[in-house]
Amino acid sequence: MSIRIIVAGASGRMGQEVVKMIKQHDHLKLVAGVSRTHAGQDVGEALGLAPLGAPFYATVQKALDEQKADVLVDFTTPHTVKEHMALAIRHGVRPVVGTSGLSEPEIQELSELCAVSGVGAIIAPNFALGAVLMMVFARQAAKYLPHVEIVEYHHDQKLDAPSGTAMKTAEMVAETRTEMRQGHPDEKELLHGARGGLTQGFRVHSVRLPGLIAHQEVLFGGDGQLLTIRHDSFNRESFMPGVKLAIEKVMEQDRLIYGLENVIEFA
Ligand SMILES: NC(=O)C1=CN([C@@H]2O[C@H](COP(=O)(O)OP(=O)(O)OC[C@H]3O[C@@H](n4cnc5c(N)ncnc54)[C@H](OP(=O)(O)O)[C@@H]3O)[C@@H](O)[C@H]2O)C=CC1
Ligand SMILES: O=C(O)C1=N[C@H](C(=O)O)C[C@H](O)C1
Repeated sequence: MSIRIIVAGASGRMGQEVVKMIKQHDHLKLVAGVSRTHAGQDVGEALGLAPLGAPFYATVQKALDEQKADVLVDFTTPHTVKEHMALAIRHGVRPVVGTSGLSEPEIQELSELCAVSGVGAIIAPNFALGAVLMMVFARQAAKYLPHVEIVEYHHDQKLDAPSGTAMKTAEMVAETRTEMRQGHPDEKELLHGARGGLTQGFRVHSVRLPGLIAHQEVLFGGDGQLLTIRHDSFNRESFMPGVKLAIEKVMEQDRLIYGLENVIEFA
């Protein structure tokens, strides 16, 4: 039996890669895409591929009403993702979400909705397996090197700052880092924003430039030493093994999982 999938944001940078990835695997089946600009067209034809026999709908609601699906993959916008997830859960369709920008209270609310409905969901701030390892290694390092700052670099079309990956990394670092005040107590910011954003007691810096895709450094400073944990995504195919894994794993879940590190076996 193949896993029936609706892709919201299938016309976007990530959504198009997801469609191509699904096409390559016999156990995955695209049943619909969601796009406001391509509604009514075949997903494959609209994306310049061979016809796929899966229509584009203008809204997630319409796609869920018209097609039987097991999984909703969402790569849309920070403004729409929460509503898309809630709609899917209420339809008994499991969300696999890469869209960034969900707040902690929103994730908590969605988690409760999953628990009440017994529907599994996966939110992964980053599907690149190397980025997941970067976050896990940063959590380990913070126990020993609590002076930390995060610098993330993305393409200049990104809507949110800091990135979902940076926020998740900060949360994971805070799990092992002893709470402490960093830097000079009398430090003065002469240019607003020069020291980045403060979260979990340390700083996050966001760079946006054309040419970049998705990159992050977690810097740990100590007396006479610096540990840098860096990950680079040089293309969007780098996220696809993680998206495929999440689609497979969400079929076994009956609750919301936040972070791919929670479904990967680390020996
Ligand atoms: N977790 C991860 O590993 C990764 C996460 N991301 C995240 O995924 C998200 C998408 O990124 P990316 O693909 O680059 O973005 P794009 O802008 O390329 O694609 C977003 C798509 O969402 C659709 N969309 C926009 N507004 C709406 C709306 N109101 N309702 C429904 N659909 C809408 C658009 O399609 P249309 O206009 O046709 O409706 C568009 O094609 C971002 O939040 C990004 O941070 C990105 C890379 C990796
Ligand atoms: O917008 C992007 O491109 C990315 N967004 C995600 C994030 O906010 O962390 C994941 C990856 O960094 C690419």
